[in-house]
Amino acid sequence: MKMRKIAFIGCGSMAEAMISGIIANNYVQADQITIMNKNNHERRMEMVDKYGIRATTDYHQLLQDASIIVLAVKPQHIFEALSAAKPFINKKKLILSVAAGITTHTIEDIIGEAIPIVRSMPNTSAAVGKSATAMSMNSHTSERQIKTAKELLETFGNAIIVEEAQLDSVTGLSGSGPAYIYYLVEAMEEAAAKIGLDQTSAKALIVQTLSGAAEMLQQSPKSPATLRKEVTSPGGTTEAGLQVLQAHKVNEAIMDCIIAASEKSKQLGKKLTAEAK
Ligand SMILES: NC(=O)c1ccc[n+]([C@@H]2O[C@H](COP(=O)([O-])OP(=O)(O)OC[C@H]3O[C@@H](n4cnc5c(N)ncnc54)[C@H](OP(=O)(O)O)[C@@H]3O)[C@@H](O)[C@H]2O)c1
Ligand code: PRO
Repeated sequence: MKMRKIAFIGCGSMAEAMISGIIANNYVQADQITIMNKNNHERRMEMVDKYGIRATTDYHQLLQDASIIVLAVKPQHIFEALSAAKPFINKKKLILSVAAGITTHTIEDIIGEAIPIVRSMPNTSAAVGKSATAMSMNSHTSERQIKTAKELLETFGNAIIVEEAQLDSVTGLSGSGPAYIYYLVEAMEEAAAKIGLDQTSAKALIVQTLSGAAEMLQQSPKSPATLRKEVTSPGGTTEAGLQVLQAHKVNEAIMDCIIAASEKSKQLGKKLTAEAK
């Protein structure tokens, strides 16, 4: 177990997913984590009760002993939060941002100092230790700090290192990715009800189908297209279903969806860069 202290600026859904993974893996003791948010006292208390972590509303108290500062506020609140935190940030502390679209350069500009920053994009499956996370870092981050950040991110899933320029694409693909899957499941559940399956049976069948397909994709050397063809008997049921997906151009819709999300990530970054100037 590490002795370092971790401060969370922002304690919403992404922070909670990360904290639950960090604690479940004994990366640090719960009382080595301190959270802060803006207004929501009840939320802070809920997190303290649930995880045994600490909470504060005071930046000095939050940051004085922290060696890792996790930035987990929405992109539009980054400027406000960092401006308030700035007097307590120095180059010995590692900033680990999860904010969509916000570049390490923008964070450095707001702080006004050359400080180590890791920018990452996890997803909410961190809550069950299954986040698909990508990370990159600025040039002030040491090898030891990169290792620390990767270790921390790996307490709640997989973490890979990418070029920072790729992080907007990662955001559109895997950061937002769980939502696309849940959207699909919502539609599958609605369809199941329409064709006469009860909710409990339908949910069990859908979840196992998803988890089995994910396992096949992981374990089998075959491509997704080959695996799809193996399910699709000529003239059979799958073919009938897939024809409808093709007629609705679902493939194009999914591609457009991921491109739109990654473009939005770029725009969020540009908007804040303009505001920070
Ligand atoms: N959710 C995801 O799937 C996901 C995945 C990857 C990355 N992210 C990134 O994670 C970040 C947080 O997203 P989220 O979904 O966790 O948002 P969220 O649930 O809305 O949480 C945001 C948190 O930030 C706090 N906050 C707002 N302004 C603040 C300030 N000035 N100082 C301190 N705390 C402040 C809020 O506190 P109050 O409630 O008191 O206002 C709240 O605790 C975003 O940048 C997002 O891009 C999210
Ligand atoms: N959730 C955040 C958003 O929707 C970032 C990736 C997933 O902006």
